[in-house]
Amino acid sequence: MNTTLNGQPDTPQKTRSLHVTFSLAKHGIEVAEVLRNPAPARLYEEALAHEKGSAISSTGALIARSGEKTGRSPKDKRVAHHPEVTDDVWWGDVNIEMEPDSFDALQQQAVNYLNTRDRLYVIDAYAGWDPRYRVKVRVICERAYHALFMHNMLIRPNREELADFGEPDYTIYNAGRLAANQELPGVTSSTSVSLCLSRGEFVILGTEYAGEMKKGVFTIMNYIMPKQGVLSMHCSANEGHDGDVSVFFGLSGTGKTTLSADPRRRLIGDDEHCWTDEGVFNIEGGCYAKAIGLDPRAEPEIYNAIRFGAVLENVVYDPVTREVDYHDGSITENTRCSYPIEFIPNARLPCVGGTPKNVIFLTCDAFSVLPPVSKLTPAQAMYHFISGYTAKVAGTEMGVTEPQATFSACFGAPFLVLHPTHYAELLAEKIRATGVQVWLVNTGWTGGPYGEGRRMSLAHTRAIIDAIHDGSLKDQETVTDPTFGVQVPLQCHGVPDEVLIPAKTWADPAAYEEMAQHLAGLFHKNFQAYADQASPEIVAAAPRVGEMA
Ligand SMILES: Nc1ncnc2c1ncn2[C@@H]1O[C@H](COP(=O)(O)OP(=O)(O)OP(=O)(O)O)[C@@H](O)[C@H]1O
Ligand SMILES: O=C([O-])CC(=O)C(=O)O
Ligand SMILES: [Ca+2]
Ligand SMILES: [Mn+2]
Repeated sequence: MNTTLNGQPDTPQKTRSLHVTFSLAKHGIEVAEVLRNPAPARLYEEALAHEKGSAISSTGALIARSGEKTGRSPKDKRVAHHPEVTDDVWWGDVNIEMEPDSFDALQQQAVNYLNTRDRLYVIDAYAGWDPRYRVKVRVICERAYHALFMHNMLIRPNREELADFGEPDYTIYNAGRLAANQELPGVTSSTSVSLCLSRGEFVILGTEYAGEMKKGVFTIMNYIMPKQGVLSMHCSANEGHDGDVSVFFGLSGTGKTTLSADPRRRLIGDDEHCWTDEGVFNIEGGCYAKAIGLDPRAEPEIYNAIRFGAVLENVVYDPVTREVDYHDGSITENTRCSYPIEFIPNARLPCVGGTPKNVIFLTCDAFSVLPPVSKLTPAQAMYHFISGYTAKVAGTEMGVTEPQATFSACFGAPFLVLHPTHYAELLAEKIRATGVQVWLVNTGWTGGPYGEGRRMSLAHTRAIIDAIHDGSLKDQETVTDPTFGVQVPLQCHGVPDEVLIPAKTWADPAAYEEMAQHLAGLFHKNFQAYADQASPEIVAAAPRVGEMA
């Protein structure tokens, strides 16, 4: 076992001498008890004693409730507009500007509130497995559940690293139980997730959804990595026996976590990575899997990771047996589980890998139009990366209850800080330099749109991924999709031929045609915002509208 992964001292004695007294005076916080990097067992005890709705599941996971907010709140995210960041930030719907005075007031509100608590938790840990790019993150929070979540999601320092930690580069103030002061300019609801890039501070008010914290760290990486020529990516990554790396880009719910947990490959990470001159590294120390409908036969690695130390969020369980009903979405569709990456049996530790051999764009197409797998030219890859098409499925963002078409630049617009073209240019360079093959994989609907067809079988998608990895798909004969222009393999081991061609899965070919044109139109409309910055080759890689073959 890699010692850097095990930040917990071996004996209670050592725990006491290292962790009990810890000063947050530098943050303006003085409370009676500050527990720094407590052991998971201690955090269980704390959660059970102090947090309503906590329980231990039959498999040993800590069950927690996040309260009213059970998904991220992207509309309540703000970025402090300091002059030094003016030219860097992609201002608009994703990075909504906030006056620095408002940010300061929110931070003060959070600090004042944290000061009223009897006891706080601090997690000091790292983001980024490559030592050249590692950043120090401090989480200050009121809830033991949040502390255990970030213990799982960040990279755990060993004892020496913790002793030498010093001052953090970034600090998260989580006062999620307190409503944000809506009187402040720029605060438009009781929820506020705000970021000060210049000072490296992140303030959470009015939401206890834990995912905000991990995506806050990702947002920071999306700011600082491209400035160093490193591409930060909303993707999962894994590695084959001969060291071949695949990255799987995709918006929430498209299959990053599900498909990267693969018994034949070592898991590098499930959600956030960076691509450097040497290869890829995971930003995180853990995974955050969707738990809804989790089936031990279909996803055994994830199912078996739900044990002591894991945090199960917003699941429903039997009050007698403490068995979790993974099919019950009555609290939220976005039930989640976080666990340290080493809970996946074939995790790649440290979580780094070489230069990717395959890049896979995952999309969950609710229109049932995109082929289950296709090959993209470099120009098509750029077009699809900038477009970032998927259907948002219920759950991860508040207010989304049924699939809706969405375009999210770089398959992760909510987390971008710079204009999408910066990330796209970095990816284009990588594709040019490495000749990596880019694939588009539709994990969404087949046989008709949402409501008529059904979700692509996971077994078929896994067979497609296997065929990408064993090299067999690359050499298959292909046909050009008449609308999207992408190369569609005619055969794939483990997938019926007719499933590979979406038009053939529809009862009514004319209805398919119409839907394909509809989606192509949506692509065009969305791309207008980027057309003036894209090369003629990329513009020409757009789907065809009107003049059908
Ligand atoms: N064909 C399929 N391919 C992939 N996932 C599928 C498929 N069919 C159903 N699913 C389900 O879709 C969900 C995919 O979610 P997953 O956790 O992998 O999303 P993600 O891309 O990691 O999103 P996030 O960024 O929110 O973590 C899982 O619940 C999985 O069981
Ligand atoms: O952030 C979350 O809550 C989960 C996630 O990975 C995403 O939405 O991409
Ligand atoms: Ca995931
Ligand atoms: Mn994600």
